[in-house]
Amino acid sequence: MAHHYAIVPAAGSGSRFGAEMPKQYLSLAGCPLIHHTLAALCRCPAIERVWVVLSPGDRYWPQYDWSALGAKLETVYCGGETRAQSVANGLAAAETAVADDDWVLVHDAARPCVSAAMLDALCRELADDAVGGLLAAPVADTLKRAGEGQRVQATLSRDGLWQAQTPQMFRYGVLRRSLAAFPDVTDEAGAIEAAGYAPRLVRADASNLKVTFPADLALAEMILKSRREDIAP
Ligand SMILES: Nc1ccn([C@@H]2O[C@H](COP(=O)(O)OP(=O)(O)OP(=O)(O)O)[C@@H](O)[C@H]2O)c(=O)n1
Ligand SMILES: C[C@](O)(CO)[C@H](O)COP(=O)(O)O
Repeated sequence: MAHHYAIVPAAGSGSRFGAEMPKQYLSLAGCPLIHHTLAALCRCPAIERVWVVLSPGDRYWPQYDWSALGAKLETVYCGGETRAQSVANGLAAAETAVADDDWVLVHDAARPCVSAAMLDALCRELADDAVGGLLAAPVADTLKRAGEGQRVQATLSRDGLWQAQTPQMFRYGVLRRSLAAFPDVTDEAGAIEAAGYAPRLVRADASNLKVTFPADLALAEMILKSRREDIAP
């Protein structure tokens, strides 16, 4: 029976958010944003261990008590210059515990609102999949390409377009080899695609947002409070 493990890239600086600290440590519904993210993964019965990948110079992590998250959590200070490098380094840190055919769920620290139902759907729908896949949501708005002076240059068809989210779930060995071969990707699925595979899109929704800009934090708080069970202990 294949096991499930999680890797959480959490070594970013949050430059687009523009806060005085990395956005993963900003207060959200009474505790650091990343606490909610890690709590959702640690609460998932299918996930056996969670590696959080921090920047080697992260001075914020030691300031908090993470004990409520339990024994599944492993902390590694091996974040890289890019998200892909952080993920690759996290996979390397987990190599003695994870077998080639085990499933790895890579989830952004900046997505605190992932629900138990979404995690269950991802693991269930991909359980027997030959490739793996990712949570995603169909594009709902009309898309415009900006030109000079932030003027509309073109309207793009949204037919068949989905917004990629995380977790992205692939077999450990294939994922490590694909990221090593194709490191210049913005998500794990991109490396898997470059290796010639077609990941499956598992439908989620906009509530699994990535906190990127300041306005996203209030949205995340509203989402968590509307669900109650996802508010970390
Ligand atoms: N070198 C990096 C860059 C990003 N991340 C992580 O990847 C996730 C998604 O990236 P993003 O939302 O872009 O976070 P930041 O890189 O921090 O934001 P920005 O691009 O605005 O600087 C975040 O949880 C972030 O911590 C990482 O582990 N290592
Ligand atoms: C992985 C991801 O969240 C899928 O949408 C996205 O690619 C992360 O991008 P970022 O620029 O690192 O936030």
